Amino acid sequence: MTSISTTSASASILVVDDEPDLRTLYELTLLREGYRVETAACVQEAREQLQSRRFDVLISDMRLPDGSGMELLLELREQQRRERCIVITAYGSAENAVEALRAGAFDYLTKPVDLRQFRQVVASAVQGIGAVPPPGAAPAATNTTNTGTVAGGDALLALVGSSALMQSVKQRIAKVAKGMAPVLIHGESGTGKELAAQALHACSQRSQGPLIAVNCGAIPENLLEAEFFGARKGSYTGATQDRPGYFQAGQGGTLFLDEIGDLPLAMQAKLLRAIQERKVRPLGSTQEEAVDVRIVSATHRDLAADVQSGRFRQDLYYRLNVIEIALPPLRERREDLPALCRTLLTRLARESQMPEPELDATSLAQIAQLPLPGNVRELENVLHRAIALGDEGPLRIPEQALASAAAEMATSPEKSGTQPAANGFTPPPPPGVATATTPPASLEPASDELPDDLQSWLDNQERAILERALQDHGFNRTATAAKLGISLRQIRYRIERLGISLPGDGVRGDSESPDHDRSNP
Ligand SMILES: Nc1ncnc2c1ncn2[C@@H]1O[C@H](COP(=O)(O)OP(=O)(O)OP(=O)(O)O)[C@@H](O)[C@H]1O
Repeated sequence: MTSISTTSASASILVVDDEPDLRTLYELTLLREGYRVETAACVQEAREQLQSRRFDVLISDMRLPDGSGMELLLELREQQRRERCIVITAYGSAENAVEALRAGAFDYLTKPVDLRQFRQVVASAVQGIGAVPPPGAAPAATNTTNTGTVAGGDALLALVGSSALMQSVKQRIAKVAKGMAPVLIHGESGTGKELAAQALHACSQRSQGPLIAVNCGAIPENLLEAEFFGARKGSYTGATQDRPGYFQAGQGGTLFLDEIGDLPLAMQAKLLRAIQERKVRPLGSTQEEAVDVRIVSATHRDLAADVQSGRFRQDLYYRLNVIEIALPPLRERREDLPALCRTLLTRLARESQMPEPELDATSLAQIAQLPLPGNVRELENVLHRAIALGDEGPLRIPEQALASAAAEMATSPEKSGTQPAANGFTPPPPPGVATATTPPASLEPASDELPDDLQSWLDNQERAILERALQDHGFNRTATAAKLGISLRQIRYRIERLGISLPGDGVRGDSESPDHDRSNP
């Protein structure tokens, strides 16, 4: 930590603004923080300074008499210079701010500039300069003392897969990790969106700060505001003491908003305001608090379509989607299956304290037959069941799972994703596997007789439907709920009410992540 503050204090900064008063104000503020500061009044002067020497940070007003701060930003990017750029935009010009972030600005400030925020943003820009691994870099094999680098490399390695698609995802993560631009991670359920968010945080200069993960779909609507922004004692029934919200808990770190598409419209408006103003007002408080968090969000939904249909605010979408990272489904990267299986098996065996079964050619061939629409999470569940239920010897996939896979392939081969992969990993169809399944007994057409007990008859129907849907979706509750058109909360409630047990219950705990605040100790 000492080395970071030494670097920060001696960082060199070029300030570009045509208003002498503002220029002096910024300069004095920065000098007081211990930085080395140069100033310029226009684009031309800034260019001259940049030609003669290198800086750590460039702070530039967007509108200058002979051009724009954007020009300087683009020139620095073109020349692949190291300066991190902070642009200052006019109040309300969201387009400029988003455009600058997309062009590679580290962060932006809005006029009138709040000096506390100014100091915070600059501190964040100079922090860890040179500490972030370059795109695609392997984890540090040297005994570096920079924990940020090692953690970042490790986090990228945790995202298993060396297919071209995954390599480009990892390169993008390493590239965009630095900076404050909001990132929207998009991908089907179980593709590793949360792991990607963890890697983004670990590779960023905020890695020493907290990573707060929030499942937006799992928080009761009436608690959203208090959970996000905090609450003062007595502000609602049950608030017996002041409570910080996610924004406060994430100070100096990253706020990961999972399932952002599930946020109700009213809360979307409040979130937008918090992001724009970088201030939040806890419930029951008259004071706003400045917050310094980087926003990373994720969704399996088509948010652009939700914007079209009015389910999601366009302005918030625009703010969150400054940088997009798309996680490919497993069916588009089947060549990653062997490596994924090895990593997952090692972890699952360790967690359930069982011997790690060998993965031989037959095991891999069996796994390759599974369509895995629930992606890596489903693969994890399949392997977990196979470990829990298997005998000694190499890993074998239970017959039932193979039969369902064959049935699925028979009905929708185009969706199964079991076409041969580039490395020829996909095996021939399984011998002796039925090509159609019989529906569970409880789903057989009902007889004409009226039930004696309507409630238990309905419960049985509901249980059978849920069990079948869960099975079809690799026991992924999020995907099952989406298929059945109910919310995650509802499916949890129903599973509990009907006493449906999921694979892993009572063996090792649920392989799905808890609902929210996953990184909060
Ligand atoms: N590339 C990967 N390498 C290793 N494990 C992975 C990978 N992708 C996903 N996993 C594992 O699969 C499980 C699901 O991943 P994760 O929770 O990140 O997915 P998700 O896309 O956020 O899912 P959901 O949309 O359902 O929340 C986790 O246990 C995670 O560790």
